[in-house]
Amino acid sequence: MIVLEDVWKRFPSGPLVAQGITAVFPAGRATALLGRNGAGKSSLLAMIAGTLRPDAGQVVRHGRVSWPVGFAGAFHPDLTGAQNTRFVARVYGVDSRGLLGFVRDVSGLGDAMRQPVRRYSSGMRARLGFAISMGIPFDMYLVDEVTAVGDAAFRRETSALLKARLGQAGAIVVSHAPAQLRGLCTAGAVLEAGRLRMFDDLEEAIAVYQGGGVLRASTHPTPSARGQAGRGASAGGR
Ligand SMILES: Nc1ncnc2c1ncn2[C@@H]1O[C@H](COP(=O)(O)OP(=O)(O)OP(=O)(O)O)[C@@H](O)[C@H]1O
Repeated sequence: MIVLEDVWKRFPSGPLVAQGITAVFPAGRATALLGRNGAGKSSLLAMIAGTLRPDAGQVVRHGRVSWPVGFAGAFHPDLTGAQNTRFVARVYGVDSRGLLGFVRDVSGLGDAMRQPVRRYSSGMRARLGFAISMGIPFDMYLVDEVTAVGDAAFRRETSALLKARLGQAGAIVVSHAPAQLRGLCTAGAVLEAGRLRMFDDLEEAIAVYQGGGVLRASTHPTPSARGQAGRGASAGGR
């Protein structure tokens, strides 16, 4: 379970991405996190993961929470894919040989596992990050547009694996693709103008997200979206 308590965040000379967000993401439930480009979804995931500090308020994590899956910035560039995998295994206290075998199978990186990560393309790094995160039993997976990575075959495999994992754990999944969210999540949350509205029913969240005009490419909230954001109180756990 993840509890957000009056979380505030504004980037210097940037937008207000969290305006006193109070919410509960329950254990064992997969919640879709929806919002227009630049609403602050990735920033919220980073605060939940603990890699970005809120300006005020706090994030309480119960159980083991993943890093944002698909984010592979934390690997040591001079270590190989295999060495990075063993390192993560030690940090999380899982069997390194078992994790390495899993990552070899799932990542499709082959011989590149023996190359330093600095030589990887961003797609290869994301494959490594995805495979490692799926190989560690987290209680809550944070997923950020993971299927934007790799070719069609890899996307199919990652979707299947993710679905299997989410059957046993909770998750917060960021995606702009309602079809993908319907396949993975049951609940939803809509982030708009720094406020988060929680919905037990994913379809309700998708309807609000689409109805608020937030699917548009514009980075400015429409008057109707602004009105909704103003009315929508940041929700507590329901
Ligand atoms: N480190 C940073 N410093 C300054 N501004 C930042 C930083 N990180 C993000 N931002 C800004 O904060 C806003 C929210 O960014 P974020 O990536 O969290 O949005 P998002 O909802 O995930 O967007 P998208 O759907 O496009 O991925 C954007 O305007 C972005 O430019």
